[in-house]
Amino acid sequence: MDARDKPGHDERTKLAAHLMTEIHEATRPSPSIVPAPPLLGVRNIEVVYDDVILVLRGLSLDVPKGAIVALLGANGAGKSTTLKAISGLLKTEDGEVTRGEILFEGERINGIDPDKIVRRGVFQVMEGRRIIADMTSLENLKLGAFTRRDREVDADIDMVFNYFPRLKERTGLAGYLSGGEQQMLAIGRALMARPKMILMDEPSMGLSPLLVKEVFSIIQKINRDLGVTILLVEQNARAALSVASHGYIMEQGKVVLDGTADELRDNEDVKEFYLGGAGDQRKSFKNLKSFKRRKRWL
Ligand SMILES: Nc1ncnc2c1ncn2[C@@H]1O[C@H](COP(=O)(O)OP(=O)(O)OP(=O)(O)O)[C@@H](O)[C@H]1O
Repeated sequence: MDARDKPGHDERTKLAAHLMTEIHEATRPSPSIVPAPPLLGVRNIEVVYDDVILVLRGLSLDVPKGAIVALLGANGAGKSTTLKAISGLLKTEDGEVTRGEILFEGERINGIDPDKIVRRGVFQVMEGRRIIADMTSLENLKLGAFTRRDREVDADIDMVFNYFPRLKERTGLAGYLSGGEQQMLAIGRALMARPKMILMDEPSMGLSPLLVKEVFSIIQKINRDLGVTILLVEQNARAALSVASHGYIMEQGKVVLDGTADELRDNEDVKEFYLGGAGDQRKSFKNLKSFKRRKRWL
């Protein structure tokens, strides 16, 4: 008798076909678990100043669309250099990305002129509130819209004054604004470019704790209301991790640790080094006892 004539053959064949379909379905990548490409992807970049000074040594990071991501690290770790590599402003300081690539919306942007990067939607708010001191707030804001040709600039000025009402009241020259107001103006000017992403360099610098709180809550509001993605460089890890969803810790031109903001806040090394405790004794994140211990097992 042919095996196909045996009773139950059809059922077994159907079962096998059914199982194959299930295996196929189970192994096919489901759209919900395929990670979306990040808005910004920095891939293993090296940065050199003046052809000789190697500052970034293989730095990689991702910033998902709509997120606030913190980039933390001690003085000189290379945080500002990372932002300038992304915004293209490195060129103005004789710096160059000599290896790796920077992808924005999946397209390579390293090597492109800074004004073209602004047009693609990336705007850097420089450290130290680089506003134009002998112009008014309004004139500074209009300057932020230099790439735009639409008729909604006035409406956006109103929007910025809504976020920062005190800027509207201060009609004199921007150089006379307080430190906090100048920081607000610098952020407002970035908004005038209608950016998809803002690179913020130390918005807390030189501000009182109360003002830091105010500025960071506005940063969070801007991110939520306008969906602007933010890469936030900070020495004030506590303030940055209070608004970010994810953070990277840099040392000597590289990322040494990354995780969700909660993970970083709970991490003993981060607590010791960045969230108080280490005081002036802190020298290197890599020298912390638990980091070294863990490293041996990696
Ligand atoms: N234009 C430049 N030319 C040469 N070296 C530079 C230049 N800018 C920065 N560097 C060097 O690159 C290193 C990283 O500096 P960077 O400003 O990126 O660090 P940072 O982490 O932002 O520090 P900080 O918080 O102090 O600003 C430092 O050693 C600095 O001296």
